[in-house]
Amino acid sequence: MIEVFVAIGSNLGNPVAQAREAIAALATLPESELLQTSHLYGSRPMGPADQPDYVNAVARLHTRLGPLALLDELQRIELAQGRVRKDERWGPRTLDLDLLLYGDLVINTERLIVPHYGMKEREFVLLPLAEIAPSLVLPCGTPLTELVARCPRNGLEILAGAAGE
Ligand SMILES: Nc1ncnc2c1ncn2[C@@H]1O[C@H](COP(=O)(O)OP(=O)(O)OP(=O)(O)O)[C@@H](O)[C@H]1O
Ligand SMILES: Nc1nc2c(c(=O)[nH]1)N=C(CO)CN2
Repeated sequence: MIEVFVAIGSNLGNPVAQAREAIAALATLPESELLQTSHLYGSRPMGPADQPDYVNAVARLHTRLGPLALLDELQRIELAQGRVRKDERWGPRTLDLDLLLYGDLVINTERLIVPHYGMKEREFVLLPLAEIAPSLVLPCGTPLTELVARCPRNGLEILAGAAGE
């Protein structure tokens, strides 16, 4: 089993419910086990400011799926939750699932870049990730704590538990 981390983001159509639905879907992935989920965080939009705030979280799984098979599954969940692909960069969406880390693998293909190219600068990824994996070291050798220490919070706040508690 490979340890993987998946980022969850939503800012349309009841984002808290979308995030929880996505977590429930991750728990049913084939050849995989959902191990842990961060709290749900409220975050200010990165990109165009004229869009609702986001709900973000990070999940930790074990999987036997290969990286592309896992990406297929993540995109299937996005579509099942009404994701419509638009041209606007960083525009609003019902659900975004990004593969942050796939064990220590480094992947640079047209369809998949791992570690996710934006994760080192995004407070809405780093803080939830640090909540569930505080001693994580990235494949490049950088400790997560170092990235968290230099990352502005931009108003990021814990909103709720992942399961509605
Ligand atoms: N690590 C990754 N996780 C998810 N998708 C990825 C990854 N690396 C590359 N991609 C590719 O990125 C494409 C576009 O993804 P998407 O539209 O969700 O981008 P975005 O969420 O708007 O922006 P960003 O990638 O900056 O978060 C996907 O079709 C997928 O093939
Ligand atoms: N706060 C926040 N902003 C975003 C997010 C996100 O998940 N959280 N996702 C985006 C598209 O990838 C664009 N902007």
